[in-house]
Amino acid sequence: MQLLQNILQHVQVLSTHGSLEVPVQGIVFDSRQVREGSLFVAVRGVQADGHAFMPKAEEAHAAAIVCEELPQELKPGMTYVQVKDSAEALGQMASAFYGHPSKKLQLVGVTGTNGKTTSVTLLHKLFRELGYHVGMISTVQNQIDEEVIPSTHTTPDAVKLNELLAQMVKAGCTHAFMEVSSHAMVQRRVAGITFAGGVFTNITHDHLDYHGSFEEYIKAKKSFFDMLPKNAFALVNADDKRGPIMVQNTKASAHFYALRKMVEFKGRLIDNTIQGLHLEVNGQEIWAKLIGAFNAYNLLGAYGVAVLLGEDPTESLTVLSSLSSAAGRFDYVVSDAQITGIVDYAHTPDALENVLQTIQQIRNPNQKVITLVGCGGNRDAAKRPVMADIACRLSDQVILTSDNPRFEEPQAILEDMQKGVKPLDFKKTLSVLDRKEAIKTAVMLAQPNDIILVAGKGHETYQEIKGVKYDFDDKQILSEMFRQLGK
Ligand SMILES: CC(=O)N[C@H]1[C@@H](OP(=O)(O)OP(=O)(O)OC[C@H]2O[C@@H](n3ccc(=O)[nH]c3=O)[C@H](O)[C@@H]2O)O[C@H](CO)[C@@H](O)[C@@H]1O[C@H](C)C(=O)N[C@@H](C)C(=O)N[C@H](CCC(=O)O)C(=O)O
Ligand SMILES: Nc1ncnc2c1ncn2[C@@H]1O[C@H](COP(=O)(O)OP(=O)(O)OP(=O)(O)O)[C@@H](O)[C@H]1O
Ligand SMILES: N[C@H](CCC[C@H](N)C(=O)O)C(=O)O
Ligand SMILES: [Mg+2]
Repeated sequence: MQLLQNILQHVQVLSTHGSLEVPVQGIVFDSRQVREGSLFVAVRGVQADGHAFMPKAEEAHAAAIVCEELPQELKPGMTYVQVKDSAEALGQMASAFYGHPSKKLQLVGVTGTNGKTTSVTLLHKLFRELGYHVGMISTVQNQIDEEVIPSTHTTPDAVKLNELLAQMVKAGCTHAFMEVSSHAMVQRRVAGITFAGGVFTNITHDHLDYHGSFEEYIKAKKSFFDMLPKNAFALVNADDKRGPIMVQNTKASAHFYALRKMVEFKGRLIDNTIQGLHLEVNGQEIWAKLIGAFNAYNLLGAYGVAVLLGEDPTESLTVLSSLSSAAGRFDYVVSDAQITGIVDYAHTPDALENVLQTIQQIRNPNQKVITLVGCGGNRDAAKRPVMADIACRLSDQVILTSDNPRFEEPQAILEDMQKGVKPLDFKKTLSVLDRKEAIKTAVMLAQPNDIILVAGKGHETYQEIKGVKYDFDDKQILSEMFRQLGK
């Protein structure tokens, strides 16, 4: 419990009506969750405008309402606070309500199109090995040391985020590593959060449906570095064309990592095999367990963070070299017939291209590559034909299928993908709408020693169709098909 006036400290308030000394039991931004004593914040969303639900919050006996526009009639006895930006205010108030937990941790945020989950997972494992109590907030799961807290978003909403950070502080964590998505930046989910550092992995095609254009998507990522404080670090992949833009206006100190440029954290890829990566990092050679050239970037970024947080470079590198990746990232099973099945969360053109390039680099010339891929519904439709084309270009056989159709027609998504298949590739491409049938088909087509890539869903254990999440686990189904078909 906190008094309203105490949590308004950093909020840009335009007007107040009623007492600010009301006790607040909790902060909510969904009228359906208002309980007696809740503070209801009216936020404008994509589907709806929270302001329309202020009467519901009044009926449910909210303690007070924070909004950008006051209702026409103010309810007697109720407190209203008019603010400039409700989403920003929500973040500031959530931080104050939970005692500013981000200030009590060394909190590092990772942003970029691909590599966020892998990076925070590596950092969490590294700092655990170095002996700290560590928190993690990621797409796959949130963690406090080894305790797993299920995750619903890549970056949780402001209230959930501060609640999680407060739990970490309470558990004695000194460090926390979190993913910062572009949606979170636009929706101000991290407003009021104090970061010790920020990392930029890369930016390529994704989420154009939400941001409208690539320029707007870049701006959303850059806004994270614009909000970092002066004493924080901004660690940027200098090989990405947009790396320098990210730190153009930051107050934080800029640092760079790269494989192709001479920078502070400099890596060199010596070899890339199914056993892992042979790398040189700032003059030291390591054999890392992670597979795929793109993981050289994730390792370098994690190394840079460790050094910038004051850890010993050699010890950090040694630990990093022993770490495995996050669930569903180049996760592979080898069947009895020596067919290699790879499950990977590649759901963007760049990720798919990188994973397939890696497979091309590590395979023997006699191993055929069969790629199974689908695209999510109610997400960027422009990437669909591009991903189908990449799959065809880098595979011997392609099976186009469904991912999470959400509220779209699976057949329509498939047809968007088919538009990317060039006439010369028609004969190597099959379309099997049912994802389980598609996996079965891939296994039936595979000969001993072949490679099957099942892309797009990685760690996900469900398939989301019309608002219902049905059990679905690519890796489990793949193993089941190997057994069922005697492969
Ligand atoms: C597009 C998007 O990001 N939507 C997020 C957004 O919902 P919204 O803007 O649609 O909300 P809305 O339905 O318009 O409602 C507006 C306001 O009215 C309120 N409301 C609504 C109904 C009601 O009866 N009463 C009420 O008070 C809502 O609580 C909300 O505050 O705010 C919600 C609360 O924080 C999020 O749960 C929701 O995430 C949806 C479920 C989602 O799928 N988001 C994805 C795209 C996302 O955020 N992904 C990124 C990762 C991307 C990546 O890394 O590749 C992530 O960080 O997870
Ligand atoms: N540094 C990287 N550069 C390019 N591709 C990568 C990189 N790291 C991972 N990938 C590819 O992208 C996929 C997603 O990786 P990861 O889950 O780490 O990214 P993410 O940024 O967390 O994604 P999301 O935005 O969906 O949460 C991986 O399965 C792999 O195919
Ligand atoms: N964080 C990503 C996940 C995409 C995963 C893919 N399986 C899909 O459903 O499109 C998003 O929300 O766009
Ligand atoms: Mg992620």
